[in-house]
Amino acid sequence: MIADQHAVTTHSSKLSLRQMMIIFLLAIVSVVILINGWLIWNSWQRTIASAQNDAHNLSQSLSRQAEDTFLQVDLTLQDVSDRISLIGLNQAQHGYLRELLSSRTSSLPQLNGMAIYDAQGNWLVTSRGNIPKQINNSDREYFRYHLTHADSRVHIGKVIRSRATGDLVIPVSLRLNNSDGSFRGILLASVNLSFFKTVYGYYNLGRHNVLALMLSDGTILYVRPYVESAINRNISDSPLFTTLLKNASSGTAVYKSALDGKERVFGYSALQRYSLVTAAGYDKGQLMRGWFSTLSVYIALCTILLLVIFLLGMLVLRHISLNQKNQLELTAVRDRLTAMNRTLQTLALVDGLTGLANRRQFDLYLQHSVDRAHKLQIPLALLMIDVDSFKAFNDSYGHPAGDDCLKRIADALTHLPHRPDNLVARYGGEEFAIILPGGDREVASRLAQQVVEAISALNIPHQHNSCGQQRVSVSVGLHVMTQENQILSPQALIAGADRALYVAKNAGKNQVAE
Ligand SMILES: Nc1nc2c(ncn2[C@@H]2O[C@H](COP(=O)(O)OP(=O)(O)OP(=O)(O)O)[C@@H](O)[C@H]2O)c(=O)[nH]1
Repeated sequence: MIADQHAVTTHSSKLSLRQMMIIFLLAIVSVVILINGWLIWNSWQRTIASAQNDAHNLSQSLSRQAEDTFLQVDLTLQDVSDRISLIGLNQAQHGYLRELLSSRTSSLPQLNGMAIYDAQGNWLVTSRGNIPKQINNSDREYFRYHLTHADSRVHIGKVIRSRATGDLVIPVSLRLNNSDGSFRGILLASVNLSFFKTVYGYYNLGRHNVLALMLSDGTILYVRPYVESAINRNISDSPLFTTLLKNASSGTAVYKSALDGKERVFGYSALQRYSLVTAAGYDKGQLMRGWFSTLSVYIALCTILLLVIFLLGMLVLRHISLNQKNQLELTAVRDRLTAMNRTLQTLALVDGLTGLANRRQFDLYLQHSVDRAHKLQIPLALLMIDVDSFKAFNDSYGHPAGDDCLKRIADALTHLPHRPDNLVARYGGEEFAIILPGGDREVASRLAQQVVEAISALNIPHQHNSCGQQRVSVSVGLHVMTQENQILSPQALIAGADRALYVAKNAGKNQVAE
């Protein structure tokens, strides 16, 4: 029972060790995943932040470049306008003005050409000299603008196709006034779109990244990569115009591009002098691919680390399981050995046929009882009991019947009214003995008599019993060790009882003798 409890306790404590190991493993794996997840997430945030910074710088660089480009054109237009104010627009001045426009056009690489139109939109002078007949520009957006706006600032319009050269150009125009302030006409400088193509081409950009120059109303003037259908497209519904520019003239943000729906990291910047906006956008997908390719070795190493931890954990768990199994087997073996040992001890002290104490136990107990009787100065009695004519019983009824008879006699002896410390033993063969510690003559005689009567009362038929009755009987030899007749050894006590038994046999059996 105690061994079982021990086994259960050992088993449960091993189970908890296994559970602890699993929890420890899970904790390590979780911590590794969390730390690396955080590092990876952090690295991605830094990639985005760096892209935002780059995009912002790029948009500001584009903004400065655009500002320089249009400022040069602006100053040129202002200069020519001042001269026109001085010399007028008479036919006589056309030659001079043509030369002037021509020289200014050739000194600015961004210019496609310059032209002066009268108040009806008719061409007066162009930098190219020859004026195509019956061409009128009053239908142009910039013409209508200046007609209705009296301010003297340059106006940058949407991209148009030049009627003189057929090129795509950005019109930069200035209103010319008469001395009374009324509308006199327009001075126009057309900026080549191809100029921006060249300048924006200098930047080293990935395939899906964009650069754009736009009017502040959301009209695209130029975009890289160049797509003709995107020119003059209005993207005022993009977050850039609906929110961002309303809050700050420059900055960064991540949003879906209005052009192709791709999510990009944008930097944007509004020009200070002109109603223009520049933007640079890095494709988020491309950024992620680049980021991931630099991180893939790290991720692979982390995965290997996790696998190693997992495998080591499995190995330790297996080891623990094996240990548990071995421990349980050892406990089971120990329990079996303990049980076997107990059986062996029992077998060594108990008679196999009758279940009574055997000769070995009889000897040990007799020695112990003799010692105790000496020590406590108490009497000790011994009964030697022998079945009468048992050879004849075996011969008549067979050996198995003899065994059965011995068992019944043993049972009857056990069930006599004994003191608790009496010992009934099978002394050998058909001979039994009863040790009575503290038993005096009177007690021993009474028990001996009860033995004879009890066996007789079993009424086991025995036709050839030489005692005269035809049932099984026993003879009893009794010897008592008292204060008066000190017997010094177990052997002496046995010899005394044996002698008495001999007397009982000789006196006709089925009786008690002392
Ligand atoms: N069936 C059986 N017989 C046993 C056992 N042990 C001893 N015997 C027999 O007991 C008999 C004892 O015979 P004897 O010693 O000649 O004595 P007895 O025939 O009883 O004669 P008395 O003792 O003079 O009455 C022998 O035949 C033994 O074989 C046993 O365990 N079983």
